[in-house]
Amino acid sequence: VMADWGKCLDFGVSIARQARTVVLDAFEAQKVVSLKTSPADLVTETDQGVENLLISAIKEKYPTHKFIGEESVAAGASPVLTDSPTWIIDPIDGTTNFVHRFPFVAISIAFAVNKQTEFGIVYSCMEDKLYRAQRGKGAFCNDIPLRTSGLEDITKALVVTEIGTERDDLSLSTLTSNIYRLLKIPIHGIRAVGTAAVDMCLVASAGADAYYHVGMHCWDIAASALIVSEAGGVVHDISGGKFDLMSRRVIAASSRTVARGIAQVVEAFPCERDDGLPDLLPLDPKVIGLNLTSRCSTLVQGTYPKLLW
Ligand SMILES: O=P([O-])([O-])O[C@@H]1[C@@H](O)[C@H](O)[C@@H](O)[C@H](O)[C@@H]1O
Ligand SMILES: [Mg+2]
Ligand SMILES: [Mg+2]
Repeated sequence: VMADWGKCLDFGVSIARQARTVVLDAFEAQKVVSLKTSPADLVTETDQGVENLLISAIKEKYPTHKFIGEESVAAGASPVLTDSPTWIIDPIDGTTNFVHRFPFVAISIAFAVNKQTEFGIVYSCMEDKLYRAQRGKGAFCNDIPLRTSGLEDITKALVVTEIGTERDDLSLSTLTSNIYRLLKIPIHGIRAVGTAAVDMCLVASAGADAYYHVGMHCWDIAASALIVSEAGGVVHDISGGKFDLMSRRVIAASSRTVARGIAQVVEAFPCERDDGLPDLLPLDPKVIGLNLTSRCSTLVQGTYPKLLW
């Protein structure tokens, strides 16, 4: 019998609402900004404060539960996902937007058991849009059911992606050539909101038809990946194969056809997995005759052979 984590989800929604008031109060205030992995990877006291608020509230109610929090990991916690009930938290997704008062800032809370996401919550704070999904029970925005566009024709697609915080030549040349190749298909356009969680919720709500990215983290997308799939969308690895939450690569789309069209033109640059394992692409039954050792992104710089369907 599938456990019903509904009450846990309701608790998650209640603390997301509390956290949003903290974000709104801080949005206009002067901020103390620190740097993490690059001059573009920012963090503020509000990121840390919101994460502490969420984790301490959860610990009080569910003392045996585990956590993967963006700022806890930045402070040295290990982001290894076990079978234990685990909350995967991004306290402020879109910190650069928050610092600049660009009004797209989200709180992302996912909950996984046995490495399977049971529910996801994304609160787009300035828009006051609370997206949520429970596995097998649909996706909603402010309690209104969500469906993706279902678009099959990629030449009519509006695609969202992110610029990320990488500033090295390989990442930036891969990222910009991906945008070039997508636009040459052609597609209708490309947008970058500045928060992966909101990007993916736009796919779930048919405001965009696909999202792809290399370099984001599990906490950016754990919640919104479930929201997309519960809204009838598909979530794959950037190569077109099986999605792997810890791989830092994703395509979320209105249909498999659109996902396939994106996978055929975009390439990944090497980035360390969230769980620190060697970056072997997931063994996927659809992977036909590929030399897997040559696909270890941490060992091989550059592009991957395209998956054969
Ligand atoms: O750091 P943060 O604001 O929580 O998350 C952000 C992501 O949502 C965004 O997609 C990515 O481009 C940024 O590099 C950053 O990772
Ligand atoms: Mg984030
Ligand atoms: Mg964040």
